[in-house]
Amino acid sequence: KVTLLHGSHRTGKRTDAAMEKWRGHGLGQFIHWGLYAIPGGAWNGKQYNGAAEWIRSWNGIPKSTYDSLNYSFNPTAFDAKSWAKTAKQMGAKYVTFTTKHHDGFCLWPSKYTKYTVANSPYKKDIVKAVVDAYDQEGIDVILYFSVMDWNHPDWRYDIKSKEDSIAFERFKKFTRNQLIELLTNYPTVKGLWFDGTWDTSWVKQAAFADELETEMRKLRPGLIIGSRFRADENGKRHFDSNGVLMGDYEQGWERKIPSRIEDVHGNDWDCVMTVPENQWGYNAAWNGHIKTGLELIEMTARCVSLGGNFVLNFGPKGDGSIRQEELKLAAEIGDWMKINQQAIYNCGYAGYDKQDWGYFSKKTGTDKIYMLVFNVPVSGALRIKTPAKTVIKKASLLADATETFTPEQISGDEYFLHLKKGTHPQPFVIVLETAPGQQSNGVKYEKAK
Ligand SMILES: C[C@@H]1N[C@@H](C(=O)NCc2ccccc2)[C@H](O)[C@@H]1O
Repeated sequence: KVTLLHGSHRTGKRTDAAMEKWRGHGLGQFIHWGLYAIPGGAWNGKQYNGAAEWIRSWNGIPKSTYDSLNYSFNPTAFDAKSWAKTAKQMGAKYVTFTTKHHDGFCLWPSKYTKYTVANSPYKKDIVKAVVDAYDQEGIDVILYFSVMDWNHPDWRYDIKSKEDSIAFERFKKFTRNQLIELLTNYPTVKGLWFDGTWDTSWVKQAAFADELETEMRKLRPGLIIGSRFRADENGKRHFDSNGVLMGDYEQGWERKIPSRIEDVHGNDWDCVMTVPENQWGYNAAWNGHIKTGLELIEMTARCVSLGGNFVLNFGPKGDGSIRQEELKLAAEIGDWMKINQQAIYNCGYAGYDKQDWGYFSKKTGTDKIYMLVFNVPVSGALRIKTPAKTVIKKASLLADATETFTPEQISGDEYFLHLKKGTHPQPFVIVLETAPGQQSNGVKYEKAK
C-alpha cells in the first residue's frame, strides 16, 4: 500500500439511495449530439474512416471550417419530448447526454465561452430541453462532459513550457466554471459522465481534479461520478496506485462487456455501446456490422447478470431527428422489456455458475432468481447449478406464471428444467423462487404434463 493524497477516497460500493437507484437501472440511453452530426461522417463527399464525432481531427478538414459549423446549427426537427418518449418506450431508466464533446461546442448557453448554442441560429438551451423532457418521463439524466476541448485556445495535450502552464491554469479555471455552471443550471441531474481525460496535461492535475470532484459532490450530494474523471498523483487512472477504483463506478467498458464476474472486481460499472462498430455521433453511412435488437437485448442481459448497466448510444441527425434504424431498435428492445423488465430492473449478479443457455440475474434484496434464456439447447433441458444449500421452490415463466417447470434433480445441487419443444421463438425468462440455507429434499422429476 502506498500513501496517496489524491487516490480513491472510498473502498467498496457506495450504499446510499442515489447509488442504489443508479445500480438498479439496468438499461440506459446514451445520446451523442453536436456539430459533428451536421457533416455526419463525410466532408465534401469524402467519407471519414473514423468515428463521426471525431471528424474535426481528420486531416481532410480545415479546423476553422469545422469550427464555423455553429453558424449553421439549426436543428428544426429537434424535439426533446419525442426523444424522451422513445427512451421511455425502450425501457431506459437513465440517459447520458453530451453537453460538450471533444470539439468544445456547448449545447447549453455557457457564460464562459462564445462557442455555444446561444451563438447559433438555434439559440435555445438544448441541455435544458433534454433535462426537462427526460425528467418529465421519469428518466434520470446524467450529463456527459469532455474535459478535452479542441476549440478552447488554452487546451493543451501536455504541459511542456511556462506558456503551456499559464494557459492550462486558465483552462482549469474554465473547466471548473463550466462544471459548476452545469450543476447549478440543471440541479436535477444525477451525475456526470466524464470523457477526454486521458491526455498528460489533465493526468498531471491530480490535486486540482481531486479538489474539483470534492467541490462538485459537496454542491450536489449524491452526485454520481465515474472512474474516468481523474488520475491519482502517480498518474494512475480508473484504479489508483493501490488498485482501488476511482469514483463511484468503473467507466472502462466502452464498446466492450466483461466476460466474467471476476473482471468487475466487486465494483459498480456501466458499459456504453454503439450500434455500429464505432460511431457515437451521427454517421450517414453506417458501414460494417450493425447490431440487431436481439444482440442488444442479449448485451443488456449479460451486463445486468454481471452487476452492471448497459447504456445504448443514439446519434441524432443534424436536424435533431433520430434515424429510423435507431427508432426500430428502440422499439424492438422496448417490446422485449415490456414483457421481461422484471429480470433487468433492480437486478444484479446471482452467484450461479454461468450456463450455455444464457444468463442468471437476481432481484436485489430477494431470493428471486431470473433465468434469461437466449440459447435453447437441442435437448430442451436447461441446466442449473444452485449455490450450496439452495433449493428451488418454484420455477415458472415470467411472461406466464401458469407455465411452471418441475426441476429434475441431477445431483446434490444440479437440476434440469425441461422445456416443451419449440415453444420459445424469442429470448424468454424463467423465474426461480429459491430458499437458500436449506438442504435440497431431492425433488423428483415428473413427466412433463
Ligand atoms: C464515449 C466515447 N468516448 C469517445 C472516445 O474518444 N473514445 C475513444 C477512447 C476510448 C477510451 C480511451 C481513450 C479514447 C467517443 O468519441 C465517445 O464520446
